[in-house]
Amino acid sequence: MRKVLIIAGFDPSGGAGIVLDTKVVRALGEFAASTITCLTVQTTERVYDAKTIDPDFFEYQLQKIIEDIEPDSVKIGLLGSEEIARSVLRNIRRYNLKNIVCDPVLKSTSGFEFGKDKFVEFLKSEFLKVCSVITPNKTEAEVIFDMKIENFGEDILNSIQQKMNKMGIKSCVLKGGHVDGHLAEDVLITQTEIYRVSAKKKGSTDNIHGTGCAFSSAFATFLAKGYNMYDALKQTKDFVSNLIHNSIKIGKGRLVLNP
Ligand SMILES: Nc1ncnc2c1ncn2[C@@H]1O[C@H](COP(=O)(O)OP(=O)(O)OP(=O)(O)O)[C@@H](O)[C@H]1O
Ligand SMILES: Cc1ncc(CO)c(N)n1
Repeated sequence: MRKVLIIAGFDPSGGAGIVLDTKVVRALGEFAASTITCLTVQTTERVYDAKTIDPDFFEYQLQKIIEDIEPDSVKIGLLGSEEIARSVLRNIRRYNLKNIVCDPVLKSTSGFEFGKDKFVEFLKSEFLKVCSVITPNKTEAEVIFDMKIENFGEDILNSIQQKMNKMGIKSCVLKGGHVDGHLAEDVLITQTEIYRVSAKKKGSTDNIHGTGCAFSSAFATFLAKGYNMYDALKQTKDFVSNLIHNSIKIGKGRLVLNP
C-alpha cells in the first residue's frame, strides 16, 4: 500500500481539511498519515476562526511521522502561518520528500483570510518552488502570479507560464471551478506544456465545500501510485467530478463531498 502524508488543517464539519483528505486517500485505496497545522472553528456555512498549532510541537509531529512512515507523496493544504510553512519547508529539504502537491489555501470561500502578507510573500519567494505541483484556484492564482485572471485564454496561460519559470515553480494546476461557464475546466501548466481537462459543471461552485481539498489529496494519491502528472490529473478530475455530482447536504450551509 502507498503512503500519503497529509499536512493540513482541521475542519470540525469534516467537509474540508484533514478529515476529508484522509477519506479521499482511503477511498482511492491508499494509506493516509496526517499532521495538523491549524485548528478551525468552522461549519458548512462559514469559517469563524483559526489557530495554528505551536510551531515546535508541529515540527516534532512532522519529523517523527516522516521518519516512521517514509511517505510516497505529500499533500499540503492549509498552513496558516509563515512559521508553520517554514517548518514544512525545512523538513521537505531535510528528508528530501518527493511528489509534493501544494494547495495554496489563502482564503475560505466565505471570506476568512488564513494568512497575512508576509506569509504570502514567503510562499511566493521560497516555498512554492520546492513543490512538485501547486493547485491554486482562480483567486489564489491571481495573488500568486500578481495578475487578473478573467479566463483561461492562451495569452493569460502563457503569461502565467513565464511567471512560473521566473519564480521557479515547477508545475501548476489552475483550478477553474470559479471561472464562469458551463464547464469546470482545469489547466496543467508545466515549464514547457499547457494541458487542459474539463468536466460538466454541477450547480454553483460556491455552494460546495471542500472541492479544492479533495482535488489536491486525490492528486497526491495518484502521484503516490506512480502516475505521471498528466495521468494523475485526468484520474483526479474524474474522481473529484464524481464526488461533486454525488455531494450531500449534512448541515445548514453548503453541500459536502462524501468519499
Ligand atoms: N460546480 C462544479 N462542477 C464540477 N466540477 C467542479 C465544480 N466546482 C469545482 N469543480 C472542480 O473541482 C475542483 C476544485 O476546484 P475549485 O476551483 O472549486 O477549487 P477551490 O476553490 O480551491 O475549492 P474550495 O471551494 O474547496 O476552496 C476542480 O477540478 C474544479 O474544476
Ligand atoms: C481546514 C481547512 N482547510 C482548507 C479549507 C479550504 O477549503 C478550509 N475551509 N478549511
